[in-house]
Amino acid sequence: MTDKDVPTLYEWAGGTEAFERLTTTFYRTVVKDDLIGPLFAHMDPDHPKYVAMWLSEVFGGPDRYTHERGGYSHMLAHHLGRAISEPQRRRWVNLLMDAADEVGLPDDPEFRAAFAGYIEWGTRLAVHNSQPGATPPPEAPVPHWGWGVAPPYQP
Ligand code: HEM
Repeated sequence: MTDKDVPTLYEWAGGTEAFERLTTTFYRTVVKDDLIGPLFAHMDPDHPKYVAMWLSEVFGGPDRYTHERGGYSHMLAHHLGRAISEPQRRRWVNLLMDAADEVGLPDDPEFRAAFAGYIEWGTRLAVHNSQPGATPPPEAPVPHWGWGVAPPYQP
C-alpha cells in the first residue's frame, strides 16, 4: 500500500457532512450540560459549523478554516482566558465521543484511535491555553493529524 492509496481521516470519516453531523449533535448536548453548558451560553448559532470546518481541516480536508475563518489564531482567541478545568475538558471529550457513536462515525479501531488521539491532544492544549496568564504561540498553522502508527485496515 502506498501513501497515495491511504485515505485521509477526513475522507474515512465521511467528509464535511459527517463532521457537521457530529458537531451539530455534540453541541446540542453541550448546551444542556450542567458543567460545560454555561461556557457556551452565548455561542454563535454557526459554532458547530465552524468547529466542523476546523476538524475537517485538521483531518486532511479542505483548508476552509484557515481561509474563511481566520485559522489557528482565531480558534485560539476563543479559548484564551476561559480557565477550562480538567473536569470540564473531560466532559467535553465524553460528550464528543458519545456524539461520534450517535451519528455513526466509523468505529473501526484505527479511525477511533487516531480521532481520540487528536481530541486528547487538542483538549489538553485548550486547557493549558485557557489558563490565566498563559502565553501560547499567537500564530501557528492549523495542525494536520494522520493515522499515526495504525493505518486503516483495508483487506
Ligand atoms: C480538540 C479540542 C477543541 C477544538 C478542536 C476546539 C475548537 C474550537 C473552535 C474552532 C472554536 C472557534 C469557533 C469559531 O470559529 O467561531 C472554539 C471556540 C470555543 N471553544 Fe473550543 N475546541 C476544543 C476544546 C474545547 C474545550 C475542551 C472547551 C471547554 C470545555 C472549549 C470551549 C470553547 C468555547 C467556550 C468557545 C467559544 C464559543 C463561543 O463562540 O461562545 N473548547 N473551539
